[in-house]
Amino acid sequence: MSGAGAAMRRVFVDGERAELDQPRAAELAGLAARVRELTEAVVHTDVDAAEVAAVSEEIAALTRRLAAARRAAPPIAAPVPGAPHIGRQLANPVTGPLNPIAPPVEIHTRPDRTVFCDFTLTSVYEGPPGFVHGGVSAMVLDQLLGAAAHAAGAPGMTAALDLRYRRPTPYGVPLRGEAEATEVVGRRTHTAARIIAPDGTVTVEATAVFVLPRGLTPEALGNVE
Ligand SMILES: CCCCCCCC/C=C\CCCCCCCC(=O)SCCNC(=O)CCNC(=O)[C@H](O)C(C)(C)COP(=O)(O)OP(=O)(O)OC[C@H]1O[C@@H](n2cnc3c(N)ncnc32)[C@H](O)[C@@H]1OP(=O)(O)O
Repeated sequence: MSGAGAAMRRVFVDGERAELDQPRAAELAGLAARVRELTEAVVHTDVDAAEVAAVSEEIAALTRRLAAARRAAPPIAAPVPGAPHIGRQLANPVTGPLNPIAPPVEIHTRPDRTVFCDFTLTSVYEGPPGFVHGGVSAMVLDQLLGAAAHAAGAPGMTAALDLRYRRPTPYGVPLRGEAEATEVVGRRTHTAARIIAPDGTVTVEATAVFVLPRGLTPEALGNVE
């Protein structure tokens, strides 16, 4: 089994990671939300030098307080019987409510096993002035495509990701992401996705191939049939 396959098995099957119950996850999600506000405030602040120095010191003190009890690795959510593991990565950089760098994006699965998300990216994800950074769009799409593979019962790691940036993606407005699996061949799942702006314009199209690491089964990653 590849290193990644073995690691996934240790986390999702053998219970190597700390597992948080819902109230604890909600507490930490609240903390992460405050840090997202802080990031926005840092990016946009125009307070004077003395205030920047004073706030920097206070933040350093807050960091030391949080680090007083530190886990070796990000925790995951406790398993919910019958539910897939995909939502258990609470610190995922796209969907993780505990991770301040995650927007976070909430991905939903439809009964037909396609997936979608409605999300708004703030100006902290700016690439070209006024628009979303292409790498951020790629990151969101990678996760959404992976969720589509997972929803189709054929999860895996990203082996290939192909992007076509058709139009600039605006930030600060509601965006829609959609994805679906198009073909499953052995351990390989082909997927397609897109980001759609409020006026219906498709701004980014993506296709990806996901490959299930050797030695893992979809069931080990918590797929439910
Ligand atoms: C973050 C993961 C979370 C997991 C959570 C688990 C629960 C939820 C589950 C799922 C949710 C997913 C949501 C996450 C979304 C984000 C995912 C990422 O960010 S993943 C990180 C970036 N990707 C890597 O780091 C891969 C690095 N690459 C590898 O480890 C290997 O190359 C790997 C596993 C992809 C393939 O290695 P081999 O040794 O198994 O490959 P061989 O046996 O040669 O090929 C198997 C089949 O795949 C095809 N294949 C391999 N590479 C391909 C490629 N680049 N393009 C097309 N086909 C490829 C081959 O042609 C072959 O197909 P034929 O069986 O012959 O039909």
